[in-house]
Amino acid sequence: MKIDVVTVFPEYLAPLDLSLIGRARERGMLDLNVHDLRRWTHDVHHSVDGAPAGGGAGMVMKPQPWGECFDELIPGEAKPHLLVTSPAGRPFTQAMAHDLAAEPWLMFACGRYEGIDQRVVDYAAERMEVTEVSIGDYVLFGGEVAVLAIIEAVTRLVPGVLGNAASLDDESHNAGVLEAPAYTRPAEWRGHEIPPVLLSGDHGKVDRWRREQALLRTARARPDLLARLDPGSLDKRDRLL
Ligand SMILES: N#Cc1c(-c2ccc3cc[nH]c3c2)n[nH]c1N
Repeated sequence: MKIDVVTVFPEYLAPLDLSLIGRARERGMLDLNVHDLRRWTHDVHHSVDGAPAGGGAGMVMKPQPWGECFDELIPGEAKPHLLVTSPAGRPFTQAMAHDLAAEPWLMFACGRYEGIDQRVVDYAAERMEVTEVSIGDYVLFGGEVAVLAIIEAVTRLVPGVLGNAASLDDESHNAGVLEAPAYTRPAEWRGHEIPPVLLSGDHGKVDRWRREQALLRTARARPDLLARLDPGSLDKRDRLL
């Protein structure tokens, strides 16, 4: 998978050099590059913003650097799926992460200030798939933190990036429910014990207990997810919970 990130704060993306994503880059599983948008400015101040048309507070990222950036990074027929992070974007979900993990080339545009001139999005949409995406209903200073979250959620689904693929099996939001609580030794810690069933060695009981706990946890924390569950995915015992 090829990923390009365009930002005025490349140092914000330094965590992409670390841990499993860093290892996947070193092993050639991810062709991930971070680009400083100021590379495509030509004034002495390397300015990337301008006053909002129509007035108002703050500044808007001007279109020229983005256009020249696209010209250089997308020179040929092959086009990336451009993801523009924005509070006004489509909610990012695990399902979207799976879809994006199957794509050959993603490009992320990190906005700052009051956002990117809308004509950048409209111009890009004439040439490639563009999705405006949000990681939640709150407002950040810019798009970089959202891009880090999305890249982590997507790349961990790319075959080979997450060492033990089994870790993907029962995680939250995969089967529409949250994952069961996790424990490790010691068996007792500060008066709190590991639930005995987890030490029973009875894998059938452990699986049933984890399923029950996942449903109870989902009912408590995310009843909206339960409402969306396909009734066919619930067995008789589940319905009794
Ligand atoms: N994604 C996302 C975002 C943002 C965001 C994204 C880009 C910019 C550019 C200026 N301010 C921004 C906030 N805030 N909250 C989210 N869920």
